[in-house]
Amino acid sequence: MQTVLSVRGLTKNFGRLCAVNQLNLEVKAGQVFGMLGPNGSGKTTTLGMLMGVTNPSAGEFSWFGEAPSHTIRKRIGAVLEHPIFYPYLSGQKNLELNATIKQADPANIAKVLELVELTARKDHKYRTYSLGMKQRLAIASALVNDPEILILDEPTNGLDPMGIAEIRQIIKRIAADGKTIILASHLLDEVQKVCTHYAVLRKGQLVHSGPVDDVGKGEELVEVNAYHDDLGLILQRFEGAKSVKKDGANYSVQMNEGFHSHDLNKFLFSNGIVVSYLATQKKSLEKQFLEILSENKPA
Ligand SMILES: Nc1ncnc2c1ncn2[C@@H]1O[C@H](COP(=O)(O)OP(=O)(O)OP(=O)(O)O)[C@@H](O)[C@H]1O
Repeated sequence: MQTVLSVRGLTKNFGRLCAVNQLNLEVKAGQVFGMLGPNGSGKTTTLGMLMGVTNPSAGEFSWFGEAPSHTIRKRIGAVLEHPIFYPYLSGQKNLELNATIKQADPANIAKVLELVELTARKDHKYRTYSLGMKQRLAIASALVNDPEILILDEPTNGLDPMGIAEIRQIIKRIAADGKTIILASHLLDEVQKVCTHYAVLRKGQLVHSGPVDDVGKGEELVEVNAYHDDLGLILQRFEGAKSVKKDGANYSVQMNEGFHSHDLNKFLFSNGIVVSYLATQKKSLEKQFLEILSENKPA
């Protein structure tokens, strides 16, 4: 897969504060790459440098194997902060202005309005739009010149659950269209739902990066219950159990590597127990994220 972004030793100091510290990253074509990190960990500063808005103090990065340039940046659409639209103009007119500035094909306007589900409201004035609609128009504007990459900084900030779900669907649609997406977010559940890869920043340093699919791999937590008084005792004898805990009405079995829920089910059945409940709990990205951050506490 083609590398679209390669970052080497990228650093940004604001006076004595090191906001981004020796960052290395690779993003490949077609990935939806989530940048995670607590407040102030350097996500926005990193995206600002990648878009040429903030000057790096040290390090370098390349887009499509080339040094950043005005021409290369035309292949990247970004929604970094609240974009400026004219409140008294319609969504359509605002996009027409944007398309002219970016020398985009005007035929793209209808397509991007459709993509962000604003076609029905395109002739309404921007100032009448809800926050979710404003954010969707910003995404449409970033896509109007059909860039190969889309960068989004906290795209669901301030939105209600419905607005968040809408943006999630739009991001999935844009990714399905073959674009590479890089997004910074606080919402771990969101990242787990839409991203293929993620990186975790802490105090400007990269502390983890990998595929979202790997989250929770290698260890299974199985919740089980049965109408049997000795279930807890029998579970203790299961060779695949690392630990067994009573968790509310159910038992929580932390499995040894290589053992799965069906092994547990078979074991219980061979001991005359028919389960009434059996569920594998995959570790959430949130849990993984908190573990990564606690493992990387500064000395
Ligand atoms: N222009 C600036 N001048 C001085 N310090 C800055 C500037 N911009 C950012 N910082 C500092 O750099 C650090 C990283 O900030 P940044 O906004 O990149 O983090 P973030 O991960 O995007 O945070 P959030 O999740 O809160 O948006 C913070 O300590 C911030 O206060």
